[in-house]
Amino acid sequence: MTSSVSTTPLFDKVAFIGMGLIGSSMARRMIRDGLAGSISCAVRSEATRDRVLELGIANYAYCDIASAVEDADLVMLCVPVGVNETVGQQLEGHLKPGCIVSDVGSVKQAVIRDIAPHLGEGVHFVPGHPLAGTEHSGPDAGFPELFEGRWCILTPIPGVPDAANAKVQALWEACGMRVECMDADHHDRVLGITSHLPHLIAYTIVGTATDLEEAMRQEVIKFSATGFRDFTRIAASDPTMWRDVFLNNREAVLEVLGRFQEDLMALQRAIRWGEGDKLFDLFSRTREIRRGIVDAGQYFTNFSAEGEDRQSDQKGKKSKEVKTDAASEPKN
Ligand SMILES: NC(=O)c1ccc[n+]([C@@H]2O[C@H](COP(=O)([O-])OP(=O)(O)OC[C@H]3O[C@@H](n4cnc5c(N)ncnc54)[C@H](O)[C@@H]3O)[C@@H](O)[C@H]2O)c1
Ligand SMILES: O=C(O)C(=O)C[C@]1(C(=O)O)C=C[C@@H](O)C=C1
Repeated sequence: MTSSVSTTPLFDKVAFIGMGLIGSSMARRMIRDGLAGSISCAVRSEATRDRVLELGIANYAYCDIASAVEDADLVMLCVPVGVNETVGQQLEGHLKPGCIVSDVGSVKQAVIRDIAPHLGEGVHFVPGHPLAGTEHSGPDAGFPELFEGRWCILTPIPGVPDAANAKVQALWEACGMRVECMDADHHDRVLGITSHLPHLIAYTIVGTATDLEEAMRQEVIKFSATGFRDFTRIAASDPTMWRDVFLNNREAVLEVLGRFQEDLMALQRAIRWGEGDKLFDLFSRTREIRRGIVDAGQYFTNFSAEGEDRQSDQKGKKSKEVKTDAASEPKN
C-alpha cells in the first residue's frame, strides 16, 4: 500500500510532545509527505533536542511544553501513558481555540481520564492508537514506513466535532494506516489480550529463563532457538512504556491474565495425565488462527510470515550506537 503525497499540508503547525519511536516516525512521515506546514516539539534533554534538529525531524525543539504548543493546530502526545496527567497540566491554558489534541498511547481510558480535563473550551481531543511499533525507542529508532498497512484505532469522545475526528483519521490514512473507531473501554479489553498479555508473557519467559543457575543461563543464551529469540525481541521493549501500560490498563489485563492462567493450568494437567488429544486439538486450532492472520497479512506491505520483525531488526542495527539505556529511564 502506498499513500499519495500531499501537496497542501493537513495541518499548518504541528507540535509533538515526546519525540521517541512513535513521535519521530510520525514526524518523519509528515515531513516526507508534506503533511505539516511546520513541526515543533517539546523534548526534555538538551542532547535530544540537538539530535532532533540534527536529524531534521522538527523545525523547532523546546524544553517546555508551553512554547512548543503555542499557536499549534495539532498537538500530538507521544509520551509514556504514565506521564499524561503531568503533560495535561502543562498544556492547560496554552492551546488556541480550535486546536486538535491527539495521542498515540497504548491504553485509552486512562489517557482520556488524564488529558481531557485539562483542555479548555474549543479544544478538541481525539484519542488514537497506531497498532505499529518495534522494541526500540528514542528519536533515532523512528522511520516513516512504520505505520504502513497497519491498523490505527481511534476512540472518539462524545461531543467532539466530527470534523476534528475526521482530520485525525485523514492524518493516519495519509501515514498509510487503516483506521477503525471503537469505545475506549472496548479498545482496552481488545488490546489487553492482543498486545499487553503477549508482552507480559514474553517478559516472564525471558525472566524465567535467565533466572536459572549460571551454567543453564549460558546455554539458554548460546542455544536460543527461533521461538525463544522471538520472545526476547518483545521482552526488549521499553520498560517505562510497558510499566505504564500495565499500571494503566490494570483491570483488563488482570481479567485476561486470570483466563490465561486457567488455560495454562488445563494444559499443565493435560501434559501430566498424558492427554495428547487435548494438546493436539489446541495446537491444531492455534495453527489455523496463525494461518488466518498470515492470510489477512497479505494486505499488508510490511508483514509476511517469514519476515515480520525484519524491519525492527534493521532499525535496531542502524540505531545501535545511539540507543538509549531505557532501564535507567532516560530524560530525553
Ligand atoms: N513502542 C511501540 O511499539 C508503541 C506502539 C504504539 C503506541 N505506543 C505508545 O506511544 C507512546 C510513545 O511510545 P514510544 O515507543 O515512542 O516511546 P519512546 O520511549 O521511544 O518515546 C517516548 C518519549 O516521551 C518522552 N517523555 C517521557 N516522559 C516525558 C515527560 N514527562 N514530558 C515530556 N516528554 C516525556 C521521552 O523522553 C521520549 O522522547 C506510548 O504512550 C506508547 O504506549 C508505542
Ligand atoms: O512489534 C512490536 O514490537 C510491538 O509490540 C508493537 C505493539 C504490539 O503489536 O503489541 C506494541 C504496543 C503498541 O501499543 C502497539 C503495537
